[in-house]
Amino acid sequence: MGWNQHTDAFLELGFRAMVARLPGLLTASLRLARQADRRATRTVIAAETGRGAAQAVSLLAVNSVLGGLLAGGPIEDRLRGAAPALTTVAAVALLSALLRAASTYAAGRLEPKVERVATEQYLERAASVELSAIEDHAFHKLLDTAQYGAASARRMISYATRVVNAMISLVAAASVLTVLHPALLPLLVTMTLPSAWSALTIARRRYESYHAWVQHERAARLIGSLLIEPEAAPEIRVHGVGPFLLRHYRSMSETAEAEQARLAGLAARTGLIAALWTGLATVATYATLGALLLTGAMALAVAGTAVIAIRTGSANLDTLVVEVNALHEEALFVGDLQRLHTEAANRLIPVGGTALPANPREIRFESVTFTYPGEQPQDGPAAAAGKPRRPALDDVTLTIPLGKIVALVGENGSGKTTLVKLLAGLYTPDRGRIMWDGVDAASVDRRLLAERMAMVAQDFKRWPFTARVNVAVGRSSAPLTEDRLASAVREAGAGAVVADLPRGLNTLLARHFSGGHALSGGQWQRLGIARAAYRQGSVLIVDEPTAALDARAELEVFERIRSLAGTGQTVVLITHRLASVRHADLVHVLDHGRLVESGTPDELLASGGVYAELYSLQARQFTPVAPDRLPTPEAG
Ligand SMILES: Nc1ncnc2c1ncn2[C@@H]1O[C@H](COP(=O)(O)OP(=O)(O)OP(=O)(O)O)[C@@H](O)[C@H]1O
Repeated sequence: MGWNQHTDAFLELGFRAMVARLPGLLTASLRLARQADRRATRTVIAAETGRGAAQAVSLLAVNSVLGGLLAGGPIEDRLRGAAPALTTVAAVALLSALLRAASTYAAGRLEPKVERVATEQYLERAASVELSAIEDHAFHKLLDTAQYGAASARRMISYATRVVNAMISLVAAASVLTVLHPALLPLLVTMTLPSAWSALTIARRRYESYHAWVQHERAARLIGSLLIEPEAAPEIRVHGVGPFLLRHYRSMSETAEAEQARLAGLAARTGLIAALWTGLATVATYATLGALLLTGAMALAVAGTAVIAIRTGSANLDTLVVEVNALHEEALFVGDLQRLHTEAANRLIPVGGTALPANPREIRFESVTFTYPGEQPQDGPAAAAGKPRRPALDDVTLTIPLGKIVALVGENGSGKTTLVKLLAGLYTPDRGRIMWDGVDAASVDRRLLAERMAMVAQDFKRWPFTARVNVAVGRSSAPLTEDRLASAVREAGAGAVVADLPRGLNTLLARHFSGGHALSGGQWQRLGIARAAYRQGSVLIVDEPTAALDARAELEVFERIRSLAGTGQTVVLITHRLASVRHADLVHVLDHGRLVESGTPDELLASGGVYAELYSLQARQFTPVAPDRLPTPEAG
């Protein structure tokens, strides 16, 4: 379908690199935890450290119990001698249980907060980058992968606590073993290394595969959602698109299943090799212990403690490996979140800048050129000819006098929408300047620029909220006032639309929710215009405001737009309905990204250029005479 390719190069993630990254990622999750809840973080760390230390004390006490029991003398004396150590074991077990309860409680409080903080950071970054970043597929892929980072950050907390606990317990067991006999420690490590290697290798493969296949997954999810979304439902039924989409869904799922099977096969092989290695190391460990006993190099009581320490130590090591592995897997996704933060920081909408003139006379585009970012064409004649991407606006110089109605006219794809997006500061020119009198818009504080704008875009957002919110969201930073709301609805001619709603302005405009109501395209358009009117920006951009309106409503909307200009508001109007343009003060005609004509509607009609040609083409549709008998525009 065009986007089901997954040709990303596999990430370079060596075993050593993974281990080297771990401390940094651990620190990052600790930082996040502290941001979320400092006190709970401290409790978890203290409790887990305490539990590890308790285990060391417990092992030493067990050693002392065994020593007492296996010493010479009557059994009552030996039992009496071991009693204090036994009491210590019991006390430490109780303390350990209390610490575990404290840690569980604090971690339970901490985890949802960590997820919330990470999610907020993610969403905040997504909302504060330039539009071009959101439209960039590479950045979008990062947004896609990083969305799992917040849940991973939450899970990292419990893995990290278990890692800390296992590490401290392991150090305790290893120290006891080293004291008992220096040869026992390396054997313990050899026993556990294979499972560490296997777990980390499997995790690395899963992560690499995830990254290589994320685009594929996105596409499969998109197909799934298309099949259930109400907007696509009529076409799916009338054009019979369902089986076509299902076929693609199945083929994409089957390709993904093959990848899962490949991973499972590799995991089974790696696990088998690791098990073999562990078995050999275990035999070697117990054989060494036996040899030490036989040669008399180790007493029986010490050997008993050694067996307990080896079992505890290897259990700790196994836990450590499993938890480090899980932590590492989650950390990789948290790493994506961090990469998003770094990348987003480079693409943030700049903050600060100069102010705009208070009452400028005109906005002037000076030799503005803009090309949409993106890949060069990869196939087709354009690529064969080595053609670079065509600018959407090419060396455009024009003036928008403020307080007037300025219309932008031109065929599809001629650059009209792009021009108004540059005007609104959504993109910045690659070359040239946009001057507000003597001030270059590129140096202006972007928030101040946005303050002056009100926009009804071609595909303006139909928010799934109430009608009231749909209008007032035009200026959500200001407190909502009924007066302002009522006058915006009136100005946009949306009064009848609101009056027809079952609960007036409080009607929920989300059909898929209970109590939700559906509006027609034209009714939505009036609400969109009401939103822009509510904003009260000094420059009103309207992109195809009447596309979904009937003839009467169209006339009415243009009347209202004209009256807005009468109040001093500048109107920049994009429309294909040239009859509606005749009231504009100035018309700019674009063609393939270039400005080809400018003037008043009458001047342009008289000049017989592109505007006049488009105008007569439209006029002919309403003339009852045969097209070949129609007068040319030059002839009047
Ligand atoms: N977000 C985008 N990313 C890449 N290219 C784009 C994007 N938006 C528009 N273009 C390209 O820029 C060119 C100009 O598009 P623009 O939307 O400005 O034209 P328009 O005159 O408003 O067209 P229409 O009358 O159909 O609305 C087109 O070739 C289009 O394919």
